[in-house]
Amino acid sequence: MTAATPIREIHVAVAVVIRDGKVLIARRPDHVHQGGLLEFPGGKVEAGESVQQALVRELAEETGLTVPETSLEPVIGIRHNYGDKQVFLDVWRTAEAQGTPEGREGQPIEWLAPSSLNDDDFPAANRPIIRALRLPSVLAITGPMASVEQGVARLVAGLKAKPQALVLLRAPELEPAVYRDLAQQALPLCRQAGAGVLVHGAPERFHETPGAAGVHLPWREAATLQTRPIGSEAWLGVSCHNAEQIAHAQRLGADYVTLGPVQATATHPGADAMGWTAFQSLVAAAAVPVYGLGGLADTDAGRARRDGGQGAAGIRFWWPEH
Ligand SMILES: Nc1nc2c([nH]c(=O)n2[C@H]2C[C@H](O)[C@@H](COP(=O)(O)OP(=O)(O)OP(=O)(O)O)O2)c(=O)[nH]1
Repeated sequence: MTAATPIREIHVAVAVVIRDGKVLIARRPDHVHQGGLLEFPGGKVEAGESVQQALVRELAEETGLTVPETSLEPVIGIRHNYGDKQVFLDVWRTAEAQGTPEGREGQPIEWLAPSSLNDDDFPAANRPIIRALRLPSVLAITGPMASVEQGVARLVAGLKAKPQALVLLRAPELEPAVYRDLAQQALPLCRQAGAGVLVHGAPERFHETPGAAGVHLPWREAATLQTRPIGSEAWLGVSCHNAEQIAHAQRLGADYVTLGPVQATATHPGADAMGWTAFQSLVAAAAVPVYGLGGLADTDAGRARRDGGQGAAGIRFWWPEH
């Protein structure tokens, strides 16, 4: 018997075309790999072609859209083994496609809101892409608070000065019962300000906070779990610091991870910063949206995205200290 030949990885250029807040979706023909499922337009990168050239070509061939190469921004890269095929989905977004799209290969196409995309309608490898499109590029984390009252006041002032889409309500200094009180007060205030709330700590914090958008597990909590502790309708985030932890978070079915410290931080002065180069290579190996964390401002979200990440997470850029 001969040893099994390793399957060659196929480099696939995947285009997220955005217009008026909606994204262009096609249906794969029944007879092809992963046939009958929905997909983002795209196809294999040909020999001698850059991924950007492949995206421009595939969009023209499949939809008739014209896309300036310079408008393409990286979203996420995903390695996935389908068993019969190993793919690297190299996902890029553009909001500058010109023309009216048509299914040039006979495939139905339509514009859909990212919030309406269902995992089960797409090939399995697409799950992190859908997460990446729904998650914001900035994850705002709450900072120090001496009491619930002070925490709520800082939250309201912080959101007023800098509106946020998603707030991670982190207050490890509070006892669980006090934290529950904070979460119950924070939830309606954040909703009013247009922000979703992720509770922080053990999965029980999520179960006792109806209306929370999800839960963020510190690494020490995630390390004790073998399966996803909450349903798929809420966000599951995990704090990670290296490749092994990211792999574990992926096995748990995390929707995103934070990775850091990217830079030296005042809150964790003893921790060694990994720097952007290590951040980039850890992100390249991850199949989950990754926020950079540690010494970053919201203005670092662009840098993190260029390195393949989801964006930047942090405290100091928005949390009022006084
Ligand atoms: N285009 C696209 N392909 C995807 C997505 N998700 C996903 O797993 N894939 C997989 C399915 C296929 O194995 C591979 C893309 O190959 P393809 O068959 O569409 O590529 P192509 O257009 O160059 O095909 P062909 O000319 O060789 O027939 O990537 C997605 O969202 N869009």
